[in-house]
Amino acid sequence: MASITADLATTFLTLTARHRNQLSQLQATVLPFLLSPKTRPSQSLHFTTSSFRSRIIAVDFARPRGGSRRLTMAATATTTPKSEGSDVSTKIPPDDRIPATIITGFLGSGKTTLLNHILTAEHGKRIAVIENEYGEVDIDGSLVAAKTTGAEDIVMLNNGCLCCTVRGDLVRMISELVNKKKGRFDHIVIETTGLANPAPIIQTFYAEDQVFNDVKLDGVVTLVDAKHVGFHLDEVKPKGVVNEAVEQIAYADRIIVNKTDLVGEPEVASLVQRIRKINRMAHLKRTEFGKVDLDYVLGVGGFDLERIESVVNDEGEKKDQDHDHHHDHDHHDNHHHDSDHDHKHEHHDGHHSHDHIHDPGVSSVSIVCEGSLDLEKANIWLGTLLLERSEDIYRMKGLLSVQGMDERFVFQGVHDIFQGSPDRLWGSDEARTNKIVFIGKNLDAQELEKGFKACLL
Ligand SMILES: Nc1nc2c(ncn2[C@@H]2O[C@H](COP(=O)(O)OP(=O)(O)OP(=O)(O)O)[C@@H](O)[C@H]2O)c(=O)[nH]1
Repeated sequence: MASITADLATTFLTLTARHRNQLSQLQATVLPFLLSPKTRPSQSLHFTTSSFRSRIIAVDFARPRGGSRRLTMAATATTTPKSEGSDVSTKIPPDDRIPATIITGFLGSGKTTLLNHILTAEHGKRIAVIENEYGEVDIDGSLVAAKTTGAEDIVMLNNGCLCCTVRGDLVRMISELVNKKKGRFDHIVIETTGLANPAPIIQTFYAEDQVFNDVKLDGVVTLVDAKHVGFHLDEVKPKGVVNEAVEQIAYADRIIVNKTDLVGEPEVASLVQRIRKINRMAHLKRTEFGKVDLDYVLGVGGFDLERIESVVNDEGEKKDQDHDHHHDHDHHDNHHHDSDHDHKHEHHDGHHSHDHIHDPGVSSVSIVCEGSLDLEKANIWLGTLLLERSEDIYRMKGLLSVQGMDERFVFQGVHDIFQGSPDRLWGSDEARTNKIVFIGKNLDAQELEKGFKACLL
């Protein structure tokens, strides 16, 4: 357990290795990992715990082909611990891998409709499509637009559900696309079957080097059928069986409440409230026939560390409105702007937490708290959380103030995948406010907040 915690701690520690006062204790933990022959400097760094189930993959944010930032930083720390500049290391390098978007949503929610909309819209992007349908599918029939607009490539995964049986196929397909057609498309869109739980698909982008090196996950877009989703959300599954409708909402970066023409405003409003309880991070729009602006679904950077701030600042909602203001010109008001502010935050002296305490289902919890974290305590807290609760923590994003660290530390995670990096320097007058959002199962807001606060100095 101790050594596992040390592994986990490296996700933080390596990034703070430049800090002199912690340096001596860090080197012992960090350097053996970084400098071991197993380290692949040109790729992600994988820290593996003893069992496969709890595999922790700490992904270096550096461009996969651009050398390892982690390694550079640690190496620098050993030689010039006193003369660190914050120039190079505070900049998150550009990531020029091909972005991929996952479109998910229950059967009939409008995924293909959205895909057709994407393929026919003017956006100048060349899109490769991976379709995953269950059973026999008439691709020409369902993807009419693809024919007419000449989507760069359409490949079908039709021998099973993406989340359980064909992950290997997905990896092969993406690799093949990249190997054979690189330079001929700018974006990959993957339409999943209505029954797919998105988690294993998301994990594929991190766990498989073949994919990770060339393709980055841009976002998960979830279509919600305004008329029928309630029924699916209510469905009680046997123990251990996931409710896909809930899962699809929980993992989303963008939620599209579709088919609003089929229900009245009160139903939509209450559905939106329900969705918000599950996922406060995602932006949400209401629409008919999947008609959203393309930049709402493509190029969202849902897993990018440099975009974390916008999410943790307002958990998506303010941005929703901004987005509407700036981009909603070309389609008429057949969708209402999402102005729901159903979740009330309580602010007291820079602290806030949400009113619900312990939700056995899937819910969102956010922590906002001023102060600086003790590095070691924070490592142990986060490490232990990842180790013990990664199965329940679907997604998390955070921005932290760590004692002795001049930069803000940003991170994001999906189950046991954790990415973190310092980003820009804290401003001299800036309040050092930590912000974390968790989405997961069985989350206890009070316990999470207590654990977090115990790490504050
Ligand atoms: N009334 C209405 N019908 C819609 C809307 N969006 C899509 N549809 C229709 O709903 C049906 C299902 O849409 P699809 O786009 O095929 O849904 P899907 O999620 O791809 O379905 P599966 O592939 O079966 O999971 C089609 O007949 C669409 O034309 C909408 O906003 N309002």
